[in-house]
Amino acid sequence: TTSEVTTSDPFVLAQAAADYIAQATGVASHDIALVLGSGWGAAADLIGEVTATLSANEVPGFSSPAVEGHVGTIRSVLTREGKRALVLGARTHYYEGKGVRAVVHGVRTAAAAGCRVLVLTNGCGGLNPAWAPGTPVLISDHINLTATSPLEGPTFVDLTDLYSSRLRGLAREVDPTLDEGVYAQFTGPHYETPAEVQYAKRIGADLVGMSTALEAIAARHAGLEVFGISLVTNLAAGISPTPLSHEEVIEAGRAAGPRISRLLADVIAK
Ligand SMILES: Nc1nc2[nH]c(I)nc2c(=O)[nH]1
Repeated sequence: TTSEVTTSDPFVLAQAAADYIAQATGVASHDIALVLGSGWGAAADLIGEVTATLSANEVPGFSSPAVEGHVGTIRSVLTREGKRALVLGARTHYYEGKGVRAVVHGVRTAAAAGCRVLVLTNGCGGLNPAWAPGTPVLISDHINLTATSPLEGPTFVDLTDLYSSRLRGLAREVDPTLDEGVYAQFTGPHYETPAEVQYAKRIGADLVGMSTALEAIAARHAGLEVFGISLVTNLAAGISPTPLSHEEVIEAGRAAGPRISRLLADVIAK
């Protein structure tokens, strides 16, 4: 069944989505939400038992992108420790032109569904040549280069420690070799020019991508504790002499899958 909800209030729409998810999954309240970016798709099966799979387009406010695989689904997972995880495999990117409310609808839905923690993952470009494709990097902070915000009106939200140092500490207990970096969100969908990558480097970025920052801002506003982790799938433009190849990006993500999904499962088990 699809459930049509017409409202102009994004929080009313998020509550409608959360109510639908509770009813459709039989799970009244979830504890932790995960947004799985490119390369992270296998994580859901490693963090526990998938007890329900919904098609995103049956849930109010979600649209299922045209990409194959688990993208376009919303899954409820019972973790090894009995936690209820909500796996949002239906990320909307800002470059899709559906507006910033659509980009953060999943985050607001997760909060309305009872979650207290949000795990944001992504695939991105790396500015540090030591991070070969397939390297996971903890996000310590972000630089929002989208020139927009998911918040509207006089919602002056503090973003200090937005990427929880507590959760980063837990991740480093799991894997002490994990590096961390500052993530810059560009609008995309084009990749950066070499000059833009050098600009990002100069202003303090270590990672460049097209997601995450806007979702994290909405998550803080919704009272969620945020854990962000990137998978470096390519060296950002100009960092290495050879140009970007989409095949390289896809292959690096696929190859790193098992290791990073295990890492995520172990962090969540903490
Ligand atoms: N902006 C930006 N986004 C990305 N996503 C992936 I995967 N690689 C990149 C990249 O090099 N730049």
